[in-house]
Amino acid sequence: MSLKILVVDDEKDMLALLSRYISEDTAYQVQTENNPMEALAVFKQERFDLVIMDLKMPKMGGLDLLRQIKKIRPDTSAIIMTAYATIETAVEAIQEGAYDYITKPFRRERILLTIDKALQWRRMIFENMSLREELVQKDATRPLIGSSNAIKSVIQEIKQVAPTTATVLITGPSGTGKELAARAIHQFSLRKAFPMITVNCTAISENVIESELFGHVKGAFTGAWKDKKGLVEEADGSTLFLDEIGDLNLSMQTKLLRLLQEGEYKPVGSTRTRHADIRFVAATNHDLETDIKNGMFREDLFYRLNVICLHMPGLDRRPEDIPLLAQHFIKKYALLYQKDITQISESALKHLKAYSFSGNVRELENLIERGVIFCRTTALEPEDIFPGAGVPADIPSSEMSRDILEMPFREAKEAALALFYNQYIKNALTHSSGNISRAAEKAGIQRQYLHRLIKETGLDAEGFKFSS
Ligand SMILES: Nc1ncnc2c1ncn2[C@@H]1O[C@H](COP(=O)(O)OP(=O)(O)OP(=O)(O)O)[C@@H](O)[C@H]1O
Repeated sequence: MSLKILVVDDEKDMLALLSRYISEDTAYQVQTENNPMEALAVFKQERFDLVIMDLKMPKMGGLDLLRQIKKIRPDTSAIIMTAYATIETAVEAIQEGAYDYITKPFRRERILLTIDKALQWRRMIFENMSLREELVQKDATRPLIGSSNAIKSVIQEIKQVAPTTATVLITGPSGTGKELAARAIHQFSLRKAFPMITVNCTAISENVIESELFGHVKGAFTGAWKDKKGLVEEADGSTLFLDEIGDLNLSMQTKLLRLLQEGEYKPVGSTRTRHADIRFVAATNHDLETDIKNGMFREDLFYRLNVICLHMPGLDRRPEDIPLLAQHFIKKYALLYQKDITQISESALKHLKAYSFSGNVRELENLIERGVIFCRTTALEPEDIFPGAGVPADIPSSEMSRDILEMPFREAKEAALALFYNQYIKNALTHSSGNISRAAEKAGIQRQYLHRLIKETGLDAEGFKFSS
């Protein structure tokens, strides 16, 4: 089936010209529209692979049209045409999701080349998306990687406890695989036919967590215009994974205790008690016993959760797992980024083993992903893994690495951003001694946003506690 292109411009001559170029020189199907509103209506009805649009049009400008199109089908490729070659326009168009922009007047070969590239990009996005889905699926069922005695005994314990209905509390520093362990417990359990429901207790704000968990009835509060099912109801018959349980406030802890003890809960605004048959798995990187002493965590809830405790050790306790994990992530990201990388050099491994991973396996995974993006050969070298600032990569570089500057634009942007996040956050946490609220205030961003960034970067704020 040939690919379809929609061209939108208020100048009819331009439409005729582009239509002629495309139909004479390519096998793509082309359709034209001189009214952006009508173009949008057509786009809603039909699937197009690429939309080429003029920037300045009456009724609706090209950037607005682009935004609407990306909202409807984000994987559509787009090219903006403009008579004004300003860098701001180009940046804005690219930020809104356009593949490229082209200035009028353009040569026939130039526009045809841009069209080909935009369509190739779309195909690549498509392939990457299905690859990503495949990888996510595999991640969900894949056992924990590692050959150390520590990880072997965790796997053994998981296999033993999984088929029971016992509540499991998974402890350990950030990025050690607690969520992966929870998935494995569910996967080896008798409930695996149903999806495991995950609640991230940090990510949900305090005022919505109750209704997220227990649901609400119509009229319970302003905006509750119909009944809403909570995650507890969705987890009925399956496993409920309470991630970062140490972040739950005391009043929610009390409600959760009731659910754990009696299997009972009440949706917000309801007087009727409901029942749910749930297997609970919880995880935390807090020291809950200290939290109990400080009055931050209910002791009775702790004992309810801690029927079976699985501890995920930090990477510093099992450095012998680093080579196997590194190899595993190389395979994963080489496949994702379609690169022919199969190995890691002895020297790179030596540096990794000597590196202090405050973010544990997640940080190792991020470093390898970055390495795969940078690598130009078939084996990862230390400079690929720690680009920009030499090895190890803790010293901020004042100049952007040559490697980045020589990459294709999109890869370079991704690599530079990853480097920026990592170094900015490390610096902020070092100065705040690991205090996230203070670091966020100084950076002028919300605490929750910084928390998310820290997690995505694979760092662990705890590791910065005594750093300054
Ligand atoms: N043993 C392992 N084998 C393979 N991948 C792992 C392993 N441990 C962790 N990972 C990977 O590291 C990343 C972090 O793991 P996960 O989210 O399970 O950690 P966590 O302990 O729950 O972190 P946090 O406390 O920050 O929520 C994930 O991408 C996961 O797939």
